Amino acid sequence: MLLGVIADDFTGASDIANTLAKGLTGGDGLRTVQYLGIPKVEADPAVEAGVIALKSRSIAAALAVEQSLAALRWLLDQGCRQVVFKYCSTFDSTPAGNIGPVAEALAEALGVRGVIACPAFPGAGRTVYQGHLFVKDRLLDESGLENHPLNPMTDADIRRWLRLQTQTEVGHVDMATVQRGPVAIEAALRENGAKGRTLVIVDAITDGDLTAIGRAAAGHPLVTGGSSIAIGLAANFIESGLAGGTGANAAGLDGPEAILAGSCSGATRQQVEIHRRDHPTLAIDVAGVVAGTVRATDVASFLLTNGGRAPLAYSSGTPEEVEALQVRFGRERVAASLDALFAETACMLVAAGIRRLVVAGGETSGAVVSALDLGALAIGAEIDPGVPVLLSGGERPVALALKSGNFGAPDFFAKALERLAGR
Ligand SMILES: Nc1ncnc2c1ncn2[C@@H]1O[C@H](COP(=O)(O)OP(=O)(O)OP(=O)(O)O)[C@@H](O)[C@H]1O
Ligand SMILES: O=C(O)[C@@H](O)C(=O)CO
Repeated sequence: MLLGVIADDFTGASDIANTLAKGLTGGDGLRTVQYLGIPKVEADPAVEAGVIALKSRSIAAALAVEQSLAALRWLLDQGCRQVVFKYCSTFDSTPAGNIGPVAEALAEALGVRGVIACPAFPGAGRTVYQGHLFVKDRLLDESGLENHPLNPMTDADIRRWLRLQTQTEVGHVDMATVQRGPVAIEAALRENGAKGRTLVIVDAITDGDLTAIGRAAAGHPLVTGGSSIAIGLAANFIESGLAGGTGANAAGLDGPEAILAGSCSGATRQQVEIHRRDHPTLAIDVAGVVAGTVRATDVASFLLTNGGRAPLAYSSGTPEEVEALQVRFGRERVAASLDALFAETACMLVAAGIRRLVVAGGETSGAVVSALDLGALAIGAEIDPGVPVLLSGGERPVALALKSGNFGAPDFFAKALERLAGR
């Protein structure tokens, strides 16, 4: 294994696995596998890039650090020369963590400073300019992300936001420097490192900027960012002759299907609305879930009864609905109840023969996929930017799409089921 990724959630992991498998042109990436948690065994020697999906975005910072360092040790044991810490392209975190503490701990373990921190993902409309993060034409804190149920993002100046989480000062490489190319970027990173700054926010607006940043990162043991920070990394290994460049190769899989949505993002709510028009849908009564009157069997039986018609069960609510439930029951309790419900439902579905499963939301996907215990996932075709087809191994393989909350076109759910079937 040449390149290892530590991703702080499951959808984010498949997002960057997709980037690494695609490479620069779509068909010249690394042979990539996504692991659900830290594997207990050694990697298949044919794997060039291994992506470890943790569920560490919204847990206590100390625990996120511990898990990330354990993931780092496993990746280094597999021979990785470069490690990427993947976090959300909307920099999802609270002032109490976890991006800063995890990135600083990884940097210390690898003995590096002046480490790239760049969440930009231009393909999904996330860009960084003058240290500020934009979602399409809005600053982060006016983009809807200020209402996120777990990580409300209330400051678009990610240098300032990150500094709340770090021990050392946060540096910045501005757009003018990025546009001068890899040599200038690398020099600016070194200068920041020499000043004692562990993490350096790097501006990026286009895939071209990210390719240049990726070139500058060749030889850096640690890189941090959103999935697009990996755009140029596969090419570095392929051009140096270390990697073969085989790219995404998992085929689709037909069979019974279901869709689960726990994300409350604007994009997911729109996708739910579109799907509701001509497919069977179940709006999960979240208060009932917390109170224990709505159970996984109710959700699973709805989905199984409606098999063959792309059925969807969702908890997705408006910011007002989310807030009301959180005030009534407490944020953690709502999240834990829903995680448990989705996890149990997914296990029932797969046991009953579901072979194509679409899940919306990072936390929700983490809960589902951890419960399913699927082992390593191969990477297939891209459904929409940042969301590939994933295929588990074993005797009864499952094809999955794990959609980050804000990703995907309005017709994502129906399209994803088609792509999972290889159509
Ligand atoms: N109706 C609801 N009311 C309150 N909380 C909810 C409701 N539905 C879902 N949630 C909670 O909202 C959170 C959604 O997080 P999740 O990561 O799944 O989606 P997301 O944040 O949109 O996706 P991503 O992390 O990929 O951007 C979960 O913790 C879930 O339990
Ligand atoms: O970077 C993103 O936006 C996604 O991969 C993600 O991490 C959302 O959970």
